[in-house]
Amino acid sequence: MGNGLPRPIKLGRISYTNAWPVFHHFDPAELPFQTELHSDMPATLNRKLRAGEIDIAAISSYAYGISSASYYLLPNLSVSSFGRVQSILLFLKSPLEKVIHGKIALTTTSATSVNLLKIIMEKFYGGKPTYEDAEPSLESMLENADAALLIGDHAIRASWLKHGYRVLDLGEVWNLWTGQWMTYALWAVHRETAHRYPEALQSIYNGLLESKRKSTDDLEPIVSKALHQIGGTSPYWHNYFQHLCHDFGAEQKAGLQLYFQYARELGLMSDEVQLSELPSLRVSR
Ligand SMILES: C=C(O[C@@H]1C=C(C(=O)O)C=C[C@H]1O)C(=O)O
Repeated sequence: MGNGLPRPIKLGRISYTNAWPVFHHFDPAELPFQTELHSDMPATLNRKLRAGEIDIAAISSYAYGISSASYYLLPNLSVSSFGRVQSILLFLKSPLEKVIHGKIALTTTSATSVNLLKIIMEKFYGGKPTYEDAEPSLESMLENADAALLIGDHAIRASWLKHGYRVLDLGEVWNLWTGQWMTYALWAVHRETAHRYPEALQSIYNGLLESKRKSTDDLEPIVSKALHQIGGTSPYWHNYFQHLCHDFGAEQKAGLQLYFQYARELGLMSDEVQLSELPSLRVSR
């Protein structure tokens, strides 16, 4: 095995475009330690990290929050927005007044956004809808629900359809009600892996930060990949990536702690969350 590791480090990559800036220029083959990439939807990565099937991953910030004692965060990495995010969307078939007491279909790919939606519906709008998990397909979700929540590229593709539904952007609603940032995803590593393989983690971390830096300096490579793989227009993707933030500083942490507080108040999670960053890491930004 490469450079003395008894086994490869397994790294989970969110397959949605929102995480591309941190992964696009990251090539495991260039690392001195053997690293396997596992691409999946956020909810699957949440489960695999929880089960120890992978060591480190970009996961839903909600999934981090309910298991934070087992994980460390990789500093200054997240998927966040201040206001509109454009890929966490509630499509309304019925008027909002009916939706807040009606039935909402929830994509099975998410954890942060389904709980963000509950905060918005129950805490901000004073509603009490029922929720039903569903595969992420707009038309089938709306066959027997008043509204449908989609995230990531499923939401982006659906937003391009001539569907005629009113659409709420949950990043925008959160920001209007709280004035805060919202953080949807974080990079987490099992504490045990971090203690056992510090050098390997340092090199993975450096690679992820380097990818983020390259993407921030020049959006063109990820914009043209998105055009090829998903469609849309170059201005659309420039605008999309420019509105996402992949840092995790004091402002993003404050927004996320407020989200965790509201989630606790609604009984969606039980414990306070310590945002514990990997202690041994040398952070070069
Ligand atoms: C911005 C997004 O952030 C995401 C939302 C997640 C969630 O709701 O659990 C998890 C990871 C991110 O992919 C998005 O999906 O559009």
